[in-house]
Amino acid sequence: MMPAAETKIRFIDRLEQAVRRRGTPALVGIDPHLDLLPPNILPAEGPQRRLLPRQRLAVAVREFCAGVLDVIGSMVPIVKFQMAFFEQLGPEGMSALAELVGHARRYGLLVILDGKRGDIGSTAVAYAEGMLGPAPVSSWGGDAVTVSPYLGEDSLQPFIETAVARQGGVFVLVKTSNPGSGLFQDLIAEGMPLYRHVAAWVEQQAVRTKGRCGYGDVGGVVGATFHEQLAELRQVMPHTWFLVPGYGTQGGTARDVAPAFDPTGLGAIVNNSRGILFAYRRREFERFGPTRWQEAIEAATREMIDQLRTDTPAGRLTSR
Ligand SMILES: O=c1ccn([C@@H]2O[C@H](COP(=O)(O)O)[C@@H](O)[C@H]2O)c(=O)[nH]1
Repeated sequence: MMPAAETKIRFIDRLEQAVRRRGTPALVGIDPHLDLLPPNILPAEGPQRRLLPRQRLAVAVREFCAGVLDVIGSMVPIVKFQMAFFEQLGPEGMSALAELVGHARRYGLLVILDGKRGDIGSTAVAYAEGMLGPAPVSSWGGDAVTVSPYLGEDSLQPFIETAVARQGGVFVLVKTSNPGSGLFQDLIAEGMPLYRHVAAWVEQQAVRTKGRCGYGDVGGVVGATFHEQLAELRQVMPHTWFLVPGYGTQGGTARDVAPAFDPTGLGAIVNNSRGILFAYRRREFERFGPTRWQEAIEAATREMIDQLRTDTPAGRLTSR
């Protein structure tokens, strides 16, 4: 008997469906800052924590992140693991990351691996193999990755080819949220800021990898902290889904990110890492105290979902 044909749904269509299903574009960033972990997860204080054995730190990170996923697993469509926080813990950290990706999947969450890779093409192939889905070598099994465009087209194509072949996605840095992003990204070349050149290339790739929802598997990272550029880029990148970091701790608000969406409320996912994971440290949620950090996470996630619903076109996702 012939095996049943496997249904392959592109990353971007899976993302669009997940956002609709959960009714929100909120994305929780899994950034386990050692210094900010609650005291019942890691008792030592401040810099002393870094003197603890790596194994102990990795156990704490794993326990904390699993606890985060248990709270937000059914509230949002997607999470983003910041790989740096796991890589800093060496092999123990990487093994925690692998387990946590599996944990996220059990909640039906899509997973972005935020590693901001960028290297010559032959090395990019190895990065892409490792980060995106099943491979003959060890694989992290992410649904999408972040990449830097600085090395040019041949450094990006391996990610795009691997992603498309494996129903994955690629988010290219276009205009980043950090205060210093203008130093290179805003430089004028041929009459246009550099980020607009990157935007034009990313939009072409989005068109080339377009799914049924009208957006492409190739997306762009655009910071919430530069809302004028966000609005400008939405206009010139109509097929590009945006990953928008900089919400919350970096100062971006729901009003700032509103221009990232199309009129139906699609086209962007908005990341919040510290503002959610360490909500127990925020004045608004101090009533929970350090031990009830999971309740603080739930309240902060609910707050973000509500703010996006009220102040952005994402409110239309639930009124269908
Ligand atoms: O332009 C960029 C690109 C990536 N990031 C990443 O997003 C999170 C933001 O964390 P917060 O705690 O919500 O500030 C973090 O992983 C960054 O590496 C970004 O901030 N800006």
